[in-house]
Amino acid sequence: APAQAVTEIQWWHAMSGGNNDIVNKLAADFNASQSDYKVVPTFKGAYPDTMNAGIAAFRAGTSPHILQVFEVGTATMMSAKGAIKPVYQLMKDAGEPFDPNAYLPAITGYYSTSKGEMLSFPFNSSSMVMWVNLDALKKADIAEIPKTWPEVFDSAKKLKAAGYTTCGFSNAWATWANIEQFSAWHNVPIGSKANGLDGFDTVLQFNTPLHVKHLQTLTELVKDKTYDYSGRANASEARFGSGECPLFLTSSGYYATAKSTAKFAFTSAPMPYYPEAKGAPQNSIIGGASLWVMGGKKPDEYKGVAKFFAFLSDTDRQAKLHQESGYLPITKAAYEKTKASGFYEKNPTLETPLKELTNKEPTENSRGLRFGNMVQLRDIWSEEIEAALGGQKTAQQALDAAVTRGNAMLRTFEKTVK
Ligand SMILES: O=P(O)(O)OC[C@H](O)CO
Repeated sequence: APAQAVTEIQWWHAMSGGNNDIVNKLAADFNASQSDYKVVPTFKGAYPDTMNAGIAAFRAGTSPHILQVFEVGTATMMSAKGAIKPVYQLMKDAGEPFDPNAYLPAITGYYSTSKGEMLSFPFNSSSMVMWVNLDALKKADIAEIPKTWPEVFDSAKKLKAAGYTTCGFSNAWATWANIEQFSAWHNVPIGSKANGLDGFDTVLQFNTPLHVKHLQTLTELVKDKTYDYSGRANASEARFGSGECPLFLTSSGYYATAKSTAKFAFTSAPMPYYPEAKGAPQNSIIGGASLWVMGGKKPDEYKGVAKFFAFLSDTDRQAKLHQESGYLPITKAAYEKTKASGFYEKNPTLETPLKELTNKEPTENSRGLRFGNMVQLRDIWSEEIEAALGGQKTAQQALDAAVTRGNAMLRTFEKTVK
């Protein structure tokens, strides 16, 4: 009998560096594990580019089956009725085993409706950590990894004096670091209604004295490069791996690239905090991305997608993915298995984001966030941060403008979903 045709599943993603290799390997392993479906991964550029490409393709009727969308695109995808096939529905239709309780609640909460229906598949969740060049600390005679922001500023000055002249400390993801994670970690709101999780009629509030103080300090430290700016996304993460910036806040998922590029001893530490902020550190929130299934595909293709998601959820595969990439274990079983194996004693670097996420019981300020038009909001917020760092505005003026301009954008989004 003639061999049955293989059904292709297109997967558009935004993973570069070490994580690109991991994505290609996952697809290859799935393809080798069965002969009915072939997952074809395609790198579509950074997160915002991949998301835009997916939306444009949907409008043109040429969308992929699976689209990787960063966490800040969640509200936009959720409200794109018809463009997406909810994951809980997909798994049910395909008859694939699927238990939403198997996944870590801090992650699924992000991608589920208030009724607990999981809309997208949590693939690569991260949190933000501070990457630390241990050789550099030694060189600058710094005995302990700095824990608070004042300690970071102090260490960065010593590092600069020890030869790290162009960058004492830095961060990727300008707003993720200085607004989103900063707020959760200090238990102050980004916006009302639990940062939008409880309703799209949320109002931004991140121009508090603590936020202003932090940005104001950065505007002073940037002048002599004790702090140096590294852009809106993560293209400059390599500044840590190259040895240029010895203290660098970015995703835990930077691990896969760090371990293949850094020629020095390094580790990750929790994000710094201001000791005077009551209750800090609180808990961090997740970042990274999830896999959205696009609407309008054939039943057989959906069956293949569901099989691929079941494949991805396998405990051993999840544990390995976590241990190699630095992204979080998505399932409880994968986390337990990694812990029980003694992995974290040997690799404390990989447990930092999990410790941050579970540091305290989340509050209204630290459950997560869901703002419409968030991709555009981030651009506005980054623009204002850049204006402050460039000396065109005071920190207060910049954050006031970020809030006002952002609120206007939120009201526009509210109208489109009503
Ligand atoms: O580098 P990632 O994949 O952990 O993503 C970081 C941010 O959450 C992106 O919005």
